Amino acid sequence: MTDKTILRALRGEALPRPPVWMMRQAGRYLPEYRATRARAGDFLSLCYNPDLAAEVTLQPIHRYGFDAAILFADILLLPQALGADLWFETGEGPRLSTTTTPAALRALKGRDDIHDTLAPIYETVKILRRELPGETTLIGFAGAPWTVATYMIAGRGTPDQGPAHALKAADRATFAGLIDLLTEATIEYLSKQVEAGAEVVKLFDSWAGSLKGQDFEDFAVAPTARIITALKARHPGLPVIAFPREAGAGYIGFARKTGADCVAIDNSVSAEWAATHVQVDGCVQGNLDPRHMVTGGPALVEATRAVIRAFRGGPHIFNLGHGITPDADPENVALMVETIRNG
Ligand SMILES: Cc1c2[nH]c(c1CCC(=O)O)Cc1[nH]c(c(CCC(=O)O)c1C)Cc1[nH]c(c(CCC(=O)O)c1C)Cc1[nH]c(c(C)c1CCC(=O)O)C2
Repeated sequence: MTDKTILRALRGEALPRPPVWMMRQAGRYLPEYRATRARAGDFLSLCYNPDLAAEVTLQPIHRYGFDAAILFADILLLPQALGADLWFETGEGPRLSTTTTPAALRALKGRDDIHDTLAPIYETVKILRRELPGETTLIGFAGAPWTVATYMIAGRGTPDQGPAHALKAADRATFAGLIDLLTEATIEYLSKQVEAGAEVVKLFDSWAGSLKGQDFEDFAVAPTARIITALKARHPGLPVIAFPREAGAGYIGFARKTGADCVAIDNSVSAEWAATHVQVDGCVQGNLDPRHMVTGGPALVEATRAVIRAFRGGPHIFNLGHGITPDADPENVALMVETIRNG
């Protein structure tokens, strides 16, 4: 049995103080990240450069001593490995070639043909397992099929995932075929990350909240359950964190329905509500409002303590409700960590 605090929480232990890491902890709010990214040239070159990707993954660990490191990569590398074009428009976000027709779906590669493109990511994982402090847990990740599909269908981020909902209504077979391919490719991708040394994997379903009713069951719950079942069959005991962001009432029972060991909670629901309705089934992760990393002060300390208090009765990994933003102040992160560790 291992003593790493994150793994203990994932096994269902309530710890005297919660272990902590942050979504997007390696990112633009850190001057050392901006310097390494400039050396790499651009964001995608950084993702595909194992030495530099490992370097930025380690930066927040060295600065704050977080209990977990998350592999530095992106959820949109998988569509790229499947053959979609991917680029980032400065100041705007990702752009992809679109997959909205049966012909475009057929033109994508198969689930087993992704590893040439993704080999540098597995190399980053290997370097990290060598270089991380012994007490730090390494988290691998992928996007959940629905969220990745929303970008592949629209060719970019969208406020309401309109193009993906439209394809789901207009051409169910193509839509479902894309979800299936992504489900199968994600199993292969995460399996390789685990073989390379990832100790936990996390599925980011950032747009799960826009799936309602039966759609939520079919396209958020079912693909997640399929991925988790397949991964645990191949890697017995592998802990999985699921993040169906803004699922609201959909958070209730999500761990039971999918087999996830931990459900990450966004900050649109209160920690008290999540403790009552979600933590009853096991570990939860979250859910401090990321704005506190910008605004700081006594309100940050109070809100941090309130999250800890709400989740104190059960297994909890402290995190933000979503990624830290580029305008955050690194000093506020230090204050949050100190508050968690010293009360
Ligand atoms: C939707 C999504 C993406 N990527 C991701 C999600 C799901 C989580 C979420 O909801 O935020 C997940 C992600 N993206 C990144 C990581 C690395 C690990 C981490 O530190 O959390 C992870 C886990 C690095 C990144 N991914 C991106 C950056 C910023 C790139 C830069 O340095 O310019 C980082 C550090 C770029 C990215 N990547 C994506 C978008 C929409 C953008 C542009 C928006 C932005 O710039 O923040 C797609």
